[in-house]
Amino acid sequence: MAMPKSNQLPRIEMWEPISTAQPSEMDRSNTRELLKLMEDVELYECHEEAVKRQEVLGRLDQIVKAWVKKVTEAKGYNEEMVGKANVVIFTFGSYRLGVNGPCADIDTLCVGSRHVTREEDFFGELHRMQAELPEVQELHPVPDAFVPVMKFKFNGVSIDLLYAKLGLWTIPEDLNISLPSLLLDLDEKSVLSLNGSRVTDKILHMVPNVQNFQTTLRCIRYWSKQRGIYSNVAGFLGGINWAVLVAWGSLALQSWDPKRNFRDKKHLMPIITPVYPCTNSSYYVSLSTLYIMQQEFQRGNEICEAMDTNATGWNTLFEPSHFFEAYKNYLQIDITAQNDMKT
Ligand SMILES: Nc1ncnc2c1ncn2[C@@H]1O[C@H](COP(=O)(O)OP(=O)(O)OP(=O)(O)O)[C@@H](O)[C@H]1O
Ligand SMILES: [Mg+2]
Repeated sequence: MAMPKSNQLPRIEMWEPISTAQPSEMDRSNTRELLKLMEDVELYECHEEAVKRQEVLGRLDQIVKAWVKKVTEAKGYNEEMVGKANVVIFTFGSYRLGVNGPCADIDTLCVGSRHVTREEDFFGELHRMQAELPEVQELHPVPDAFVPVMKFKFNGVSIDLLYAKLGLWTIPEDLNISLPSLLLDLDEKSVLSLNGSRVTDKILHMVPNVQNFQTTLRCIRYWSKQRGIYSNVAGFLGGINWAVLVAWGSLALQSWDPKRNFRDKKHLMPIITPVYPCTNSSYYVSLSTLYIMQQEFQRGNEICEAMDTNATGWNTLFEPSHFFEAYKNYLQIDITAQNDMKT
């Protein structure tokens, strides 16, 4: 496969907006058509599904709160401590960003106090409690993952549950996980587990218009799935990468440092997460997946530019890629299931 030389592609400096002009009537009409198409292809979950997810989260919250009381009591703490023992559930990922489709998983984080451990209590007692619940199916603990996770379905809704153990003795219900001081003296896995929620909150906090951000991200996610370039594990870009790129791209380069770190220098398409510790979220991108994505960006750009001058419709942009279809058939897998996999 012939690779383009880097100087063959036009470079755009992203520190300033490309344009601050108001939308034209043509832009407004294109936006209306795009929103209609996004509804037609069912990118939005219906009201019943949204309510069901909220109920599942409410039930999960009750379960983990019962769990923390149980383990606190079992460890011999006094009544007052058992009474105060608490954990809080946060959501992150596409659900928290408000861009999840009808069948997407819910990424959740359970934050607990210093006496509640990941190994014994989370992957031990909570796992046992979950295994006995009739609402819980397909329970898979993955304690050895880079970010340890308990995967399960709760009344049919896929949940990824992480655990972070803070240095606090009690966890307030209104805990602010964005505070940098919370990271003091935490174990590495807790820092990694907190990172997803902190990143998601930061993105939502920093985008100037959340609704426009959500619509754009939903559209980009649909386009990249249709064109076969949505997958972190396959070396393309996944949910977090597209979210950072749509939000503001190349800000926040503090921690990732190609000058000081040899490994950082080798990254081909660094997309840096916005909270400390900043990491490159797209380390799987290879020369060949980068090339395929550059072709897709160019194709998308040409179609969007043509829409200003002739009747090319959104359907052309979202046409499924032949490469993607062939790839799917070859592997004989449901690619949407693969997209849900964690890195
Ligand atoms: N490579 C990564 N680097 C940093 N954070 C990551 C990475 N992969 C996942 N995360 C964190 O985990 C969250 C959930 O990841 P996930 O792959 O489920 O993406 P998502 O945005 O929820 O999209 P999807 O709808 O496909 O599940 C991300 O929003 C991000 O905060
Ligand atoms: Mg997710």
